[in-house]
This record gives sequence, structure tokens and C-alpha cells, in this order.
Amino acid sequence: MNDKRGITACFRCSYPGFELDVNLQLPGQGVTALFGHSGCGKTTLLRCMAGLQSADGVMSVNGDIWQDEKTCVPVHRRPLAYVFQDASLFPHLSVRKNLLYGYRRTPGQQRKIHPEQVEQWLGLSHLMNRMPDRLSGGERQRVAIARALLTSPGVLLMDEPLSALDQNSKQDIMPYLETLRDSLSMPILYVSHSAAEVARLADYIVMMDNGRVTAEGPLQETLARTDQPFGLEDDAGVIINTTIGVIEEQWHLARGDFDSGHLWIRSNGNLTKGQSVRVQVLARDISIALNPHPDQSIQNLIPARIDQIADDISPGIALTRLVAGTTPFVARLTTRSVETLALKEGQQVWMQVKSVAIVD
Ligand SMILES: Nc1ncnc2c1ncn2[C@@H]1O[C@H](COP(=O)(O)OP(=O)(O)OP(=O)(O)O)[C@@H](O)[C@H]1O
Repeated sequence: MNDKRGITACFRCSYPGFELDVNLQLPGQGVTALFGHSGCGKTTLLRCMAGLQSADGVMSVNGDIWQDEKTCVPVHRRPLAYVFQDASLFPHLSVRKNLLYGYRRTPGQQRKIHPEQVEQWLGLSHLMNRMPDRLSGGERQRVAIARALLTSPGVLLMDEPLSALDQNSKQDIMPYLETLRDSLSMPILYVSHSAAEVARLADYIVMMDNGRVTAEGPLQETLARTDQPFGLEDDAGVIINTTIGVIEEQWHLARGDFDSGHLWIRSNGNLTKGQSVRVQVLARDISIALNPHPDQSIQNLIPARIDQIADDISPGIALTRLVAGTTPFVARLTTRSVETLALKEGQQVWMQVKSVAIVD
């Protein structure tokens, strides 16, 4: 044990036709999303971290070494909790007894998370006496997460925890996951191939392709990179953490302030001043003007500097990174617009943001 914060995950392993080769230094808290298309190796990486898949490499979590040249802590001795796609609750035990199962097996001095806390974080109070077969899929998954947390792990590994749920259940469970993100001090590694889930939950993102890491970094920075093929996908865009500074009720608008500017957001009376709101601005919803035209309908007009124009990703499309103050955005422009407006890196322009979506 040393006092180094953060997670080191460095692994090489292979199956016929597939090789995983990653070397990651990840944050020691918050949600890190492992993101990529099906088959890129996300689950294999998570299983290597847990020790469920044997691989050469190094794994340490906040100074606690689980694997290196000399050490390989067996799976059952690693202080981790693993939540799978399908909640596997004990069918003959009530929710309460399911929850207490792991808690009672954790020595008293190691218990950092207690039943009342998880009950509250995951909204389980009214379900405590139910049997698992009387729970919805989303409720079952919340109980599975709560049960995992009650072993007071040093890290929570979640492998596509929402993928077995329908769209409504996914929406219902999200606020609980956000509460966990904001309440837990342990790191959460979250495997997903859903851009929407990642946008909503992650603080840090690791993008994978064919067993390799193609990009990693804080969510905002990484989504604004222009060298990623995902930048051309329809839901490509940046995530910005804002705080509501002004509400204009008569217009149903709220002003979300961020480090270096603000964005007007549609509000149905559900936003309050001081509230933190995570918003998404899609690359396809940004256009560029050389001057701040007052005679147009777009509410969000933000001064920005063109940081990078990547015009070779797709024919006719110039993925353009812009920076407003210190906040990066990415816009999908046509190469014709770039030429017509004579846009250049370093140039000051105005970003017209057509739409801002709340993701919280
Ligand atoms: N036990 C195994 N034996 C052989 N090949 C395997 C095994 N497990 C996974 N693979 C292969 O390794 C590759 C990576 O699989 P993995 O499950 O890690 O991907 P993934 O990104 O998690 O995919 P998904 O999002 O579909 O779950 C795939 O090509 C898969 O077929």
C-alpha cells in the first residue's frame, strides 16, 4: 500500500482474433466511463481489473496494489463490487435480507457505507420487505447496486447496468446513479456503449476500439476532440456543467452559467436558481458567424476562438473545435462554409447555438 491516488490499469491479454492492450491512469474518484462499440473490449478490461480474467499487467486502486510482477490478489480478496447487466438477487430473501447479506459479512471496522444510507440514495425504503420477484427490473437493479455498495468496496465496477432495462426504466434509474456519483468517494468504473448514459453520468471517459484506448480524459475535453471518428456521429457534442444564474419565467428560459459564458436553456418551471445543470450542445447544432447579428432568432450567441479545423475526417465536413474562454465546443461545419467565410485557426468568431439539451 502506498498513498498514490488514482487507478493504474495496465493489461495485455488475448483471445483468438482479439488482443487487449491498454495502459491507463484513471482518477481515484468520480465516474470513469469505458465507452466504445460492441466487442471493443470494455468487459474484458473490467474483468482484468477485477481479476476475473487473467492477464499480464498492473492494477492498483488508490495506492492498494492488486496486481504487479510480484503480486496477484485473488478476486475474492479485492475490495471491489461488481454490478452486472442482470441483477442476480437471492430470490428467497427479501430486499432487506438481500441488502444485509454483504453488509453482515463485512467486518465492522471496514464498514464505511451503511444500510440507511443506501436505502436513501437508491430510494429503497418502501421496497425493503418485498421479495425480488415482486420488483420491476429497475428496482431489482437498484437493490443489486445497494447490495454491492454495502460491502464498502474501494471501487465499484458496473458493466452495462442499464442495458437489460426498457427506456422508461433507464430514465427512472438515472437520478439514483447521479446521486451515487455525487455522494460516493470511491471511484466508479462504468461500462457503456450508450453515448446518452455517458454524457449524463461520466466525469472522465476512456474510448476504446479493437482492444486499444483511442482517447481518454475529462469528459468535456475529450468530447471536444476533433481527431475522433465519433465526432461525426449524430449525437456528437460537448457536455457543459452549468449553474442556473437567472430564470426568465415569462419566456420559459433559464440562464445556465459556465466558466466563461452562459447558455439560455428551455425551462418548464422545473429549474431553480443556483441549481447545477449538465447540458449537451451537439456539434450539428452550432453554426458560425463572423459578426454578432442581432437580427436573428438564435438566443445563444457566444464569442469564441477557432482552435482547430479538422477537415480530413469526412468528405465535405470540417469538424471544428472552438474555445469560449476556457470551455471547448465542437461544431460540424461544411468545408464550403469554412472556405466561404475564410475561417482560420486562431480567428475570433461568434458561435450560434441552435439548441441546448439538459442531460440531468
Ligand atoms: N471468453 C472469451 N473467449 C474468446 N473470445 C472472447 C471471450 N470473451 C470475449 N471475447 C472476445 O473478445 C472481444 C471483446 O469482448 P468484450 O466482451 O470485452 O467486448 P465489449 O466491448 O464489452 O462488448 P459488448 O459491449 O458487446 O459487451 C470480442 O471480440 C469477443 O468476442
